[in-house]
Amino acid sequence: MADEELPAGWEKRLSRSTGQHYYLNIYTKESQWDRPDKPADPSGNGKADGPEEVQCSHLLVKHSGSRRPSSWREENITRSKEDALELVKSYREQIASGKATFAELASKYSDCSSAKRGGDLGPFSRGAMQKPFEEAAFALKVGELSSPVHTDSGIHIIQRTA
Ligand SMILES: O=C(N[C@H](Cc1nc2ccccc2[nH]1)C(=O)O)c1cc2ccccc2s1
Repeated sequence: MADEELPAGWEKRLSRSTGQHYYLNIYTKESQWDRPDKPADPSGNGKADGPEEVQCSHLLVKHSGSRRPSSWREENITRSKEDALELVKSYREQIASGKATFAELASKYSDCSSAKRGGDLGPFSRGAMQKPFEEAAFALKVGELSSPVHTDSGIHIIQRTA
């Protein structure tokens, strides 16, 4: 089915971080990965009340079960998930206590290429990131630090910056 045949009320968008297309309900700003097969429902499920877009920085610690257990820091990441969680908790404590800044630790220890930008991912809307990351990010207030968040990539600490 060609793009112009999308059911009414949907827009096709491109996710900058995954390079995959997703679909945006133009009424509620809710997004989904699957191509819609019926017109968009104008009544939302409350998600539309939050921000359309957030900006976050994150510090990612990968482990042996990560989707891609390799990074700019370490070609072959073999640490266990448990050890990754202990590291993430330690970094979170250093940031929360003011012993170090988020950018200092992310640029040194994050297993994401965004480490080069102090962990900054730039602005993103719903549908752009893995769901557990998205839900945690959109639940944060500006300046707030998340608890450890598990995705297929590894374990993250997220700070919302805008
Ligand atoms: O997916 C990325 N990097 C992956 C690790 C990763 N997985 C993530 C899952 C959710 C949010 C950020 C994530 N970063 C990698 O390097 O293996 C991204 C890197 C960057 C860099 C700048 C801006 C956005 C992104 S998204």
